[in-house]
Amino acid sequence: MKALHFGAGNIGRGFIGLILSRAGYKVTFSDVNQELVHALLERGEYTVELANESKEQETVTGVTAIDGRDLQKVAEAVAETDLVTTAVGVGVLKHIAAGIAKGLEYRRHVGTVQKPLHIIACENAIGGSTQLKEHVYALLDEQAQAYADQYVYFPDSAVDRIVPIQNHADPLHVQVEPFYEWVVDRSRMAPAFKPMEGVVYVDDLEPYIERKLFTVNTGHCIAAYIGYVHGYDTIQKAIADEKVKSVVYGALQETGGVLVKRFGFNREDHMQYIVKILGRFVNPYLTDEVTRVGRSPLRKLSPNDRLVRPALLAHAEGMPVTHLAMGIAAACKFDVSDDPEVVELQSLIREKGVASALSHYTAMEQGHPVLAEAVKQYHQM
Ligand SMILES: NC(=O)c1ccc[n+]([C@@H]2O[C@H](COP(=O)([O-])OP(=O)(O)OC[C@H]3O[C@@H](n4cnc5c(N)ncnc54)[C@H](O)[C@@H]3O)[C@@H](O)[C@H]2O)c1
Ligand SMILES: O=P(O)(O)OC[C@@H](O)[C@@H](O)[C@H](O)[C@H](O)CO
Repeated sequence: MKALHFGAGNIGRGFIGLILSRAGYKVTFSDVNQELVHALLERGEYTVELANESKEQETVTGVTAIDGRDLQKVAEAVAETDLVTTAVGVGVLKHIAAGIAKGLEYRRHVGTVQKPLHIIACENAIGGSTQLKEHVYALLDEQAQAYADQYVYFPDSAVDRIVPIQNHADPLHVQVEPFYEWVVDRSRMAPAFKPMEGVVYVDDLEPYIERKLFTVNTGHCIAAYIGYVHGYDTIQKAIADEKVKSVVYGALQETGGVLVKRFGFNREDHMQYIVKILGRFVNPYLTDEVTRVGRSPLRKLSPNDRLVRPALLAHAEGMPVTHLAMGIAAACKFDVSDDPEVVELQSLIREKGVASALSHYTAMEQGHPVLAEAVKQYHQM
């Protein structure tokens, strides 16, 4: 069995590639980073190390790579594979769509591959695979779309494993937290799909993706943004400060209220889930930089993402949003120079003011109470 995985980065090697390989897939990584591609091609294996006391290592073998810039090679790999996965960043999905679309054309014309293909985006977003499907379909003509309707499935998924920026001398070595969870929407898969060890299949992904995004990722980015405001460079140092931790905890109570109401979770169980997540953030064997966790603030401030969506849902229910508003405010203080989204956000704040910038990126009216609260918090920070 062959799997083509887009993105040989941290989560690609440290989580998805590992699970695919354990399940018996021969994994081909497609990446635009030539250092990674060459190293994978040359060695055909890499090491995953657990961030815990045991520092247990596992070698992922039998892997290879292709240059993600080579449309022809990507399309051929899509044509030959049994499964496609991605971990490139949700904003990059549009850039990999052309290779997938061309590969689907090849599959359509080669009679031997008239069989189902699953394409699973493993990104931190609601409906990642659905977004990828839209990008791919925009490049297919009517006949190709009809073929894809029959043979190609885009189940959404939720993935959870903290994999920080790696500082190892070996560019392929990847250190990961021990915990992982990969949940896939079974209702959007071929009826006769073969389940894979290490993946949880569910009929309704919404509670899983929202619980993950609005707990792990909401808490994480607020730790990064508030931590940055307090001068910390890692999540571990930030969370060790009670001032930061209390804002993160407060925000997770706010998102928790929404999640419990929306999905009928048991409140006690959800509180335990929050405690478990906070425990993962302080893992002393990991060093996770606030620049990584806070990266792409425009994406994180977008209406459907981890800050604004739960804040709007909470507000609509008459629930408090003070800590989420502090997170939104702190995102506007996050001024690290090498992130293009930070540069854009800071430039709009300088030009038009924080209220106008926030309104632009969050799609909230300037007079919206959540936005007004965030602006108030911004000026107090
Ligand atoms: N790191 C984590 O803790 C974690 C956990 C869960 C989910 N995620 C999600 O996984 C995705 C990847 O995150 P990451 O931390 O691994 O980032 P990363 O930057 O380490 O990896 C992304 C990889 O994609 C590659 N890439 C970029 N453009 C490409 C293209 N056109 N074709 C092929 N490859 C391309 C990059 O070169 C890079 O190697 C993101 O959506 C992230 O939100 C990350
Ligand atoms: O990858 P992002 O930029 O969406 O979010 C940064 C981190 O919060 C994220 O990568 C977490 O480490 C991960 O989602 C844990 O499962």
